[in-house]
Amino acid sequence: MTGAQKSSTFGARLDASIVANGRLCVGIDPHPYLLDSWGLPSSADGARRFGLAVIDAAAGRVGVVKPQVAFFEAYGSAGFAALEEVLAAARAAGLLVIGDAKRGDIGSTNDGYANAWLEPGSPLEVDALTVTAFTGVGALGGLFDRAEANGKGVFVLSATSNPESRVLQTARTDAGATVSRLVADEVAARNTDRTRLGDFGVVLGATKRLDDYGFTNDAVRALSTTPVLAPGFGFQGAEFSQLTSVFGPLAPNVLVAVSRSILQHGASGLADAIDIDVAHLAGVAR
Ligand SMILES: O=C(O)c1cc(=O)[nH]c(=O)n1[C@@H]1O[C@H](COP(=O)(O)O)[C@@H](O)[C@H]1O
Repeated sequence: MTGAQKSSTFGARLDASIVANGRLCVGIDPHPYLLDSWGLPSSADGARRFGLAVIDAAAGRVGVVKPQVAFFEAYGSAGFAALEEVLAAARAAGLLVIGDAKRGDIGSTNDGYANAWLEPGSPLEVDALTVTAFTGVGALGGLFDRAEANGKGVFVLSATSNPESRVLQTARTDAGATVSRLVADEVAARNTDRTRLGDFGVVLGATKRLDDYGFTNDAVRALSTTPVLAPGFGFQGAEFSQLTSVFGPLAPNVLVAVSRSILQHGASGLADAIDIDVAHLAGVAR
């Protein structure tokens, strides 16, 4: 790969964004109760107006937004049309967009998801997509290849923030690794040609202790060039001050995903809420 190609990779763009704008990723999660408290209708148009307002506030304050697809999908085709508009506005504002769609299937079907989300010019084009690896990380190979070819990224769920994740994700393979670690190791193997962030990330919930999910020191070291998407702050209980204690040497790779605790401030309070979180995070993660 040439230097010019490398600078257009998702990992390089994410790295540059964290340096320039910090590590806060603002979620675009138009929960019906939030639409109501914002004075917006529970409809595709409400979700569209909500998404555009978040982008307005986020642009120039953070580098990354993460629309949660489920809250648009709820309104059917009109919801997808609203999402398309929100994605286009985010791109136009120069924001990196992580499509939080949690896709993932057998390989041939993953090709369809790659066409939808990771293909330049697609109406749902994003910079990176969240996926699950329940079908096996190998089944994501074609999607990874397509992401790489198009300068896109993928975040694979590894140790999720929800309380129910533990029993499944800490189950151990014959070789003794937890499922969380197995996923993370296989994802990290795609990033070993980088000196800074690669294109393939893992989702590690900030509400979890990495060692509880089987991440030994070696496992953490293996993630040195792997981006980490970390939800779980705010509403789910984790605090920014815990960033370094939870993620240790991985903290520089962490993108902090926050949705409700920012969005609850309403359209008029959004910009201030984002500024406060950006400043707080800059203080805890130098
Ligand atoms: O992939 C995600 O973004 C994700 C993974 C995970 O383990 N936990 C998790 O909460 N999320 C998402 O992160 C966001 C968290 O929202 P808040 O709890 O409101 O900040 C939601 O959009 C979730 O779908």
